[in-house]
Order: sequence, then C-alpha cells, then structure tokens
Amino acid sequence: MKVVTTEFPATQGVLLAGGLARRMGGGDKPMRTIGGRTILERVIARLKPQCSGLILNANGDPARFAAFGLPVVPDDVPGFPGPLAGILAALDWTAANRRDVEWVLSAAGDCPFLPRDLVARLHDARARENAQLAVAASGEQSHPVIGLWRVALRDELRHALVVEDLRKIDRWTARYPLATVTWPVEPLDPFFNANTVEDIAEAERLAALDDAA
Ligand SMILES: Nc1nc2c(ncn2[C@@H]2O[C@H](COP(=O)(O)OP(=O)(O)OP(=O)(O)O)[C@@H](O)[C@H]2O)c(=O)[nH]1
Repeated sequence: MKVVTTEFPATQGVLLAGGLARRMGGGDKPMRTIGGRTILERVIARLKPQCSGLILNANGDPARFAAFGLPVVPDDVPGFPGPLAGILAALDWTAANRRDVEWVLSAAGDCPFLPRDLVARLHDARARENAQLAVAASGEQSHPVIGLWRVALRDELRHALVVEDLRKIDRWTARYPLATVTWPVEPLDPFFNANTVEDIAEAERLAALDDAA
C-alpha cells in the first residue's frame, strides 16, 4: 500500500456528517455499509494516517457514533443549513482543544474512497501558491466541502454565517486566494459520494476496486 511521507503541518481532520441525507430518504449516510464496512469506517481508515486527530461533525444524539471512538462535535450555529456550519464547528473545536494546530481538513463523511495523499497534496498546493484555502477536485468537478481551512479564519467565517447568512460554500472560497488540487477519476473517482439508494450499488462495485488496490 502506498504511504505518503511528505511533511506538512499538523492538521485536524473533521468528517462532516451533519447533513439530512434527503435524497436517500434520511438517516446517517456514513452509517451505510458498503463492501462489508460502514462508509464511516472507510473514511476514518483513509484519513487517520493523514491527520493528527479526527473529529466527527454531527447533530442529534452523539451516542449513535460511540463505536467509532471519535469526539462528536455538533454545529455551533444550530439549524444553519449546509456544511459551512460543520466546518465552523470544527475550527472552533480545534482552537479550543488543539491550540498548536493551525489547519483543519474537512471531508464529507459519505466519501469512502478519499485519496491517500489528500492532505499532503492540499498542503503542498496552498503553500506553493501562497493560498489561504485549498480544495479538492476530480476531473472537471470541484469538491469544496473537501478542503484545508485555516483555524485563524474562524471569526470571519462566523461573521459570514451569522451576520451575512452566507450559505453557499463557493461564495466563501471565492473570498480568499484558493488553491485547487485535481485528482484523476480513473480507475475510480476518489470523491465519489453516495447520495441516493442507487448510488449504494455503484459504491459496492467501487469498494471492490478500492479494496483490491
Ligand atoms: N454540519 C452540517 N453538515 C452538512 C449539512 N448539510 C450537508 N452537510 C454535509 O456536507 C456534505 C455534503 O452534503 P450533501 O450530500 O450535499 O447533503 P446531505 O444532507 O448529506 O444529503 P442531501 O440531503 O441528500 O442533500 C456531507 O458530508 C454532509 O454531511 C448541514 O446542514 N450541517
């Protein structure tokens, strides 16, 4: 298995699981099983070696995630729609609990095949391009929910949410010098995410490919 050795600053990972999964009929998408393991197990296994710690952003009763052994951090702007609220919660948690850590990596909790060099390449790009933020893309598709965020920007992000009611993540990333790193979509898109019940069947097929790699 390929191990990434590039050095980069300590990075706190947050797995975003605060969505309502409406296209799948509700429930916790990351708790769906593909290829014999939950999506969340797969995300954790992929990111643990890349991050200095992981937290899970989810609302409601945290006990349902107890088996994963991660701190569960709810949105701190309750009811604010969209992933920016989860990212803000992670920046606040990191500022309070990991004072030496300046960067947070956010990842959708429903992306089971994340790249093994995700954090290294995002850091490399944002350092090289002197960017404040870095986000992932695959093929022609940008995935701004999967990105590197400076903890120091949390007050500006809170202002954007609470005062400006800024809901679209693209409008947030447009404010700063942004680095984008693109991964290939073959043999599988590392940012494939399961949104519908039909996607679960495709995820099973891709899980077999991923497990064999
Ligand atoms: N904290 C938080 N995270 C969210 C919210 N909405 C979406 N997310 C997260 O953002 C990522 C992308 O979410 P989507 O797939 O677009 O939305 P979803 O709610 O999971 O699914 P749909 O309801 O079917 O759109 C996932 O990791 C979600 O958990 C939210 O309101 N709060």
